Amino acid sequence: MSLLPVADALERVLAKARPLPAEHVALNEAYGRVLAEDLRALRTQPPVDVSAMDGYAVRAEDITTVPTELTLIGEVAAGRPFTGAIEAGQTARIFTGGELPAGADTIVVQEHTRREGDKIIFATLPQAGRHIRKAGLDFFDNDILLVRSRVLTDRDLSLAAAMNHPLVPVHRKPRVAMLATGDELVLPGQTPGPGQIIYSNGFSIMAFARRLGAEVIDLGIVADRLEDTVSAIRRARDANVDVLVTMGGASVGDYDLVQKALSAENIDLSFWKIAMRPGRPLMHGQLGEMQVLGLPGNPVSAYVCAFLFLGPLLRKMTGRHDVENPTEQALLGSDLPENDERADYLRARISRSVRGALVATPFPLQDSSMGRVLAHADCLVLREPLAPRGAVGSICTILKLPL
Ligand SMILES: Nc1nc2c(c(=O)[nH]1)N[C@H]1C(S)=C(S)[C@@H](COP(=O)(O)OP(=O)(O)OC[C@H]3O[C@@H](n4cnc5c(N)ncnc54)[C@H](O)[C@@H]3O)O[C@H]1N2
Ligand code: MOO
Repeated sequence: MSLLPVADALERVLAKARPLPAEHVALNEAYGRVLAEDLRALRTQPPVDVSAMDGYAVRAEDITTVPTELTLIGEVAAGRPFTGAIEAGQTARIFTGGELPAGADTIVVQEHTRREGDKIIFATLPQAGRHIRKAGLDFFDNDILLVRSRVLTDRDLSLAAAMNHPLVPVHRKPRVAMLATGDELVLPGQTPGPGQIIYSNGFSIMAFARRLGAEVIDLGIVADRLEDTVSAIRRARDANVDVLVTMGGASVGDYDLVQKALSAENIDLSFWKIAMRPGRPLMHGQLGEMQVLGLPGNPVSAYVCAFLFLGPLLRKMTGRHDVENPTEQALLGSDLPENDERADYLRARISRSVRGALVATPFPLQDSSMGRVLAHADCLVLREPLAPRGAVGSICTILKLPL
């Protein structure tokens, strides 16, 4: 039986996923969240014409020869507007951000002036309109400045604040439960007994999910017992998570119980086993409202599957447009043999050729247990099913791994 192609599997994973509803969060909580609505300015910025320099507000027509002397009639500072108007022969002291007084049309920087009592002497001819920030220079009331689906950057938060939004509408965070299975697993820092190894998978995948905006619930490690696996799945459902990610127990061994446990809970399985390496035993299904992604236990397989399937799923749920992983082209840094019927995602290092081109060099060992190779890789080289032999210097497709 031919295995499900990666693209079809991804389509099934994304089929029922929808952007989660909006919630309003304070600006200090909004970094990295995804805007759920277009954001309009609630005011004009600057709201009035203001000075861009410390100096004097003048009528340009009053200074046509130098030196010219004008009478100082007041002072304007940011937050302290001047109530009067500048008449012929008059000037007002003004500071950066101060509101341009009525009658004035130009700012002269203080370095070009001298003060004698209430007289200001202007030593250079001003350029009419100089050093004034016009009302609305940055934006006008009702302008849409941040659009729906945008991942809010640090700069966006200041812009939203300037637009006078204390709160912004963002998609709710997906709630993701992580469950590891395996009698052999003990936490880092413990001393493994005979046959035991250190649990590692969850750390990368939980960080990956959080980085994509998920709220993660760590269900820990369950032993390879059907009842324990079933009760952990129930805990995920009781916690109303949007996605349950399991790790391990996905294959066909006697202790691979995840699918049995999910079936006992009546999962609507959309697939199990796909045409990729690493990650063939990946499974996906729907359990009530909860999506379930069953990752294989091998550390590299688990991460590569999370990168290729959980990543797009979370991006879709958080309302982003850039759901699928972007691919790029690079030059192959080593020869590759022809590929079999499974898409291959080779762990590789990126470098630059002398001409500046991107070069991706796959690691010579690609075993799906090798966490070191995965951590030292910065991209995956995609080998399509049945790809012919690839020679050094030929073009290949890469997917960059998150930093
Ligand atoms: N007869 C077959 N055997 C296997 C097949 C197959 O098609 N037929 N597929 C192989 C492939 S491909 C993979 S991938 C693995 C996946 O197996 P499981 O998902 O059942 O994973 P486990 O057996 O539970 O574990 C595999 C391996 O990874 C270690 N592991 C598991 N969880 C963790 C964790 N959280 N942290 C660190 N390491 C973990 C575990 O100790 C095993 O060494 O199946 C192949 N077999
Ligand atoms: O597909 Mo498994 O993930 O090759 O080791």
